[in-house]
Parts: sequence; C-alpha cells; structure tokens
Amino acid sequence: MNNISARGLDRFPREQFEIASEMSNPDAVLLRSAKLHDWDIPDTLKAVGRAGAGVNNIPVDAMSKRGIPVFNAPGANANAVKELVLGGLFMAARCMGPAWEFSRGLTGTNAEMNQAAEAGKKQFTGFELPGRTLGVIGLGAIGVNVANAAMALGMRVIGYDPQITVRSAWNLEAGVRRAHSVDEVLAAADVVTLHVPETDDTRGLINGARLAGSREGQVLLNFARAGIVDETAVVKALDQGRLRTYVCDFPAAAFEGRTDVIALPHIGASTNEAQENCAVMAADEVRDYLETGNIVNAVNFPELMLPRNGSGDRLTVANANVPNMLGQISSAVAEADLNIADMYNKSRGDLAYSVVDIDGKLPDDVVTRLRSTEGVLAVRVIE
Ligand SMILES: NC(=O)C1=CN([C@@H]2O[C@H](COP(=O)(O)OP(=O)(O)OC[C@H]3O[C@@H](n4cnc5c(N)ncnc54)[C@H](O)[C@@H]3O)[C@@H](O)[C@H]2O)C=CC1
Ligand SMILES: O=C(O)C(=O)COP(=O)(O)O
Repeated sequence: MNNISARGLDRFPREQFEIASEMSNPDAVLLRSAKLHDWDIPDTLKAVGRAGAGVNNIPVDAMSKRGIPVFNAPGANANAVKELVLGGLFMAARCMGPAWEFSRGLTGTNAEMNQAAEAGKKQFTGFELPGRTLGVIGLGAIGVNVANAAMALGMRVIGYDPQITVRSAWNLEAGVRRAHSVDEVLAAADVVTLHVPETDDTRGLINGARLAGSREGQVLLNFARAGIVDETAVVKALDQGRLRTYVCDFPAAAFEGRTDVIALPHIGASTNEAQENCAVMAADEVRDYLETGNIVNAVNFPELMLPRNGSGDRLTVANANVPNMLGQISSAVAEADLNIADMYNKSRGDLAYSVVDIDGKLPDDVVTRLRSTEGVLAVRVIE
C-alpha cells in the first residue's frame, strides 16, 4: 500500500508469493503511512505489516476483532529519526532556517553580499547546547536515542515515560533525570522533544494549558505525530514568545509563512537505511506468520514462537480471552481422534492465541466448527 524497499519485498520469493500494489484478495498487506481506517478489510486478510513504528494509521481494534495481527518494526527507523531531531535541534538553536532564508535573499557582488551578511547576522544569535536542559517525552526506541545523543552533546536531560520498558531503561545513559509528569518536563526544559505514539491518551498532549506552564523561550520539537500537539496553542505560544521555535515533521496551514516554525514533510524515517531496515523486519514478521503462525512484534497479539512439531497440520486459533476456549480447541481435535503433539497458548489483553501441532490431518468439518465457535476470531490450518 506504499513504496516498500525492494530489499523487504525480496524476502517474499516470487515462486511462493505474488506481490502487487492492487489486489482484491490479499493474504497480507505491507504499508507505511497509508491510512487504512476507511478500508474494507477483505475476508482473506491474515496479517498486516507496518514497515515503520507508528500504527495510528491502522484500525488495530478492527483487526484484532477479526483475529488479524498487526506487525510493526520497532526501533528499525529510530536512528534516522534521532538524526533528524538533532538536525532540528541545531537548526533551532542556531536560527538556521531564518538565517538561510536571509542569505538566499542577498544579491549583488560578493563584497555587497558579504557586507549585508555581516550587518544582518546580529538577528541570528543562537544558543549553545552544553548545560541546557532537553526534556524528552516518551522514552522508547527514538526517545532513548535522542536522550543519549543529547547527553553526549553536554546537555542535561530530563525524561518522562510512565510505561518505560526495562529494555529502554537499560539503554538509557546514566544521568538522565526522571520526571513525573509532562508539566514537570515543560517547566524544566529549554528544549522539549516528543516521542510518544499517537493514541487517544496522547492526542492534544501539548495544549494551551500545558504550554502556559512551559519555560519561557522554549524550543519544541515534534517528530512524533501532528495530532499530539494543538497547533492553535503552539501558534499562540509562539506569538507570546513563550515558545521560541517549533520544529516538526508535519506541515500545517496554521504555520504558513512563519519563520519561527520549521515544518519538514514527514521525512523522519526517509533514509535508505531506515526504509530497508523497516521493510525487511516487517516482511520477515509477516512471512513467518503466514508460513508458521509464529508471532513476533505484533502490536495487538502476544509474542508466540513454537518450533514445528508433530507429523501433521498446524492449527492456529485467535480467540477472545475468555474461559474454556483452550478446552474447546483441544476437544475439537480429540473428537476427530487426533493427537496433539505440541501446543502453546498465550494471551494479551482481550485476545488469546494458540498454536496446536497435530499428528495427522485436521478434517474440514472440525475447522468449520471451530470457526463458528463463540469467541473464536480466526482459525488457520498450516499444512
Ligand atoms: N517522523 C517520523 O517519520 C517518525 C515518527 N515516529 C513516531 O514516533 C513514535 C515513537 O516511536 P518509537 O520511539 O519507535 O516508539 P516506541 O514504542 O519505542 O516508544 C514510544 C514510547 O512512548 C511511551 N509513551 C506512551 N504514552 C506516553 C505518554 N502519555 N507519556 C509519556 N510516554 C508515553 C511508551 O511507553 C514508549 O516507551 C511512533 O509511534 C511514531 O508515531 C516514528 C518513526 C518515524
Ligand atoms: O515509522 C513511523 O511511525 C513513521 O512515521 C514513518 O513513516 P513512513 O514509513 O516514512 O511513512
């Protein structure tokens, strides 16, 4: 549904897989930022692979209700985003946007241009980073990278993430101070950078009330999602001088003509390296799921890997996480007089997923019965 790096698509051998940008009955879709919310989900769909991090463009709940895992590529574009964030930070600190605009407007001889440059440069006095405080909201793959890079630049770093993972906490440089709220970060930081996903909880996270309590003359960086920031409130804070510069990856009408906003066209992940990393990771996850039923890096399913066992079919069942589902699955197999060689069941929130390796071939009527069992969302038989 988007341009996916050829290295990722090559993970699907064409003898086994057909790849197309239009297909009425796909087993899986790979996408980047294409919006799927209004898409008629085809009955054939078994998996979604997001070659990137954010999944706010995908109706994850609707996919879950159909037992379809949504895979993404955690961390695969984090370095690309970190580098762009640092670029934005340097641009804001040294007034590079307006300074470059000024230089581009100069005409005349070299001597005339030089004279005008020397006379004009006082408008572009910036600030240096050592000793300044960077506030990082969201300490996941990108936030941790940005925090660590800022520490290396001599900045003080304060971070807020109430759901920080053990992995992120391990990766974070010692010395990053822990904040207990968004407001604490806004009040303490010279520069604030946002690295949270867009969800119902984070939409409008940076709003007028919060900006009213932010440090005077702050730089705000948003390379996460447009919706996390209230654009009207940002414009007001810029007009009041509360915000010095807003640097983001999302152009908007409200920012038209402003020299204190640097809006890039959503290019955080637009490096060849990131595009390849994301495409390969998402493609491998989707292929593995289609071929084995194993699940790694799904945002809505538990992680589950079971080496193939037994001499027959592999049955996979996604179901509502309610009592007696496992009993019904194993009874269905037992009633067909088949032996279960191995099985693994895991749950995550409202959803549970089972992989069952069987000694023998599962009759069609058993599969049909399982599919119509209350609470069952999706059933697959992998030969
Ligand atoms: N501009 C671009 O091209 C790109 C933008 N992104 C955006 O950046 C977001 C973050 O990406 P990653 O770091 O890879 O994701 P991640 O999942 O590794 O990290 C997100 C972190 O945000 C934290 N978080 C969630 N809600 C929070 C809240 N209310 N307050 C504080 N922390 C909160 C989570 O606990 C998690 O640690 C993505 O969801 C995506 O929207 C990601 C890649 C490229
Ligand atoms: O990975 C993400 O969340 C991104 O925003 C990157 O988007 P893209 O794949 O470049 O359209």
